[in-house]
Amino acid sequence: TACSSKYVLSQMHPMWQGPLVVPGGDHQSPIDIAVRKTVFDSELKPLVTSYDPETCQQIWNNGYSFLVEYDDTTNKNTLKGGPLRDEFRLCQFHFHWGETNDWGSEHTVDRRLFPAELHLVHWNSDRYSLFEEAVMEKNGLAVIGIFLKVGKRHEGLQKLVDALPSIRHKDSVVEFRRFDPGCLLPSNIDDYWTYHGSLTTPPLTESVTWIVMKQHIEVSHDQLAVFRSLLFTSAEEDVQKSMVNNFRVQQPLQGRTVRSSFT
Ligand SMILES: NS(=O)(=O)c1c(F)c(F)c(S(=O)(=O)CCO)c(N[C@H]2CCc3ccccc32)c1F
Ligand SMILES: [Zn+2]
Repeated sequence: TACSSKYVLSQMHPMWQGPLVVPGGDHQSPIDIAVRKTVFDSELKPLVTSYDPETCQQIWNNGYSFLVEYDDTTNKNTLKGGPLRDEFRLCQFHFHWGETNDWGSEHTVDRRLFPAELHLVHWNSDRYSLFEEAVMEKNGLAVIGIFLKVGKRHEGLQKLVDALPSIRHKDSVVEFRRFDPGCLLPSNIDDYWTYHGSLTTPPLTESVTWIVMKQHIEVSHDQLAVFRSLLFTSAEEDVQKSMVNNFRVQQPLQGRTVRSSFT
């Protein structure tokens, strides 16, 4: 699919903290969301998502995270509304997590870390014809961020957790069908924070409208433990490294304002 990011992976840093500050980049992600400094914007509309499970294609370990990729050659998985003027198309979703439940998210809320964070990556299909084009443009991407907390088992996530042992090593891919990403959204998607920032992995381009949900989703301790059974390394490498702590450190806000859709 257009959004399979093989070519991008070659730029990936094994340690993944990536460059701390991108040359000329002062609107980087992730950030800490200081709730008291957010500004309520009554113009922000509710988010409108429409996802088609039939367009789910594969799940793979790209040596940084595991991602579920969707066919984004047609307008079947759309995101609009919220802070967005255009219609965006889902290309993939992936997660970030820690080695323990004490940390793992990329964004923080009043410096509070969550054990993991889900990102649904969309590109502006009104203005561009390929993900690769949109990645380089200021209004090219929209990523929904959802915090994960450890609690009750997430029934919808289990189908994905059951597929992880088959992609333990870097560059392993398996077919993954009929997964509805909508089942991973929290019940309330009207309350969110939004700001302009960047990808948190190479190419770190400042092309992302971030939409971070206020409401988290819950997954069980055992489900999250399976994430940690993945490996950064490929089957051929003699030293296997657990895929954990695959998050970027918070970046300076640099005068940006984080808007909230709720008071
Ligand atoms: N936190 S994040 O939302 O910024 C983010 C990631 F954290 C992440 F890991 C990936 S990736 O595809 O697994 C690795 C590519 O760099 C992407 N993938 C994007 C970035 C570049 C690219 C190119 C083609 C398809 C998808 C992506 C990503 F947008
Ligand atoms: Zn991410």
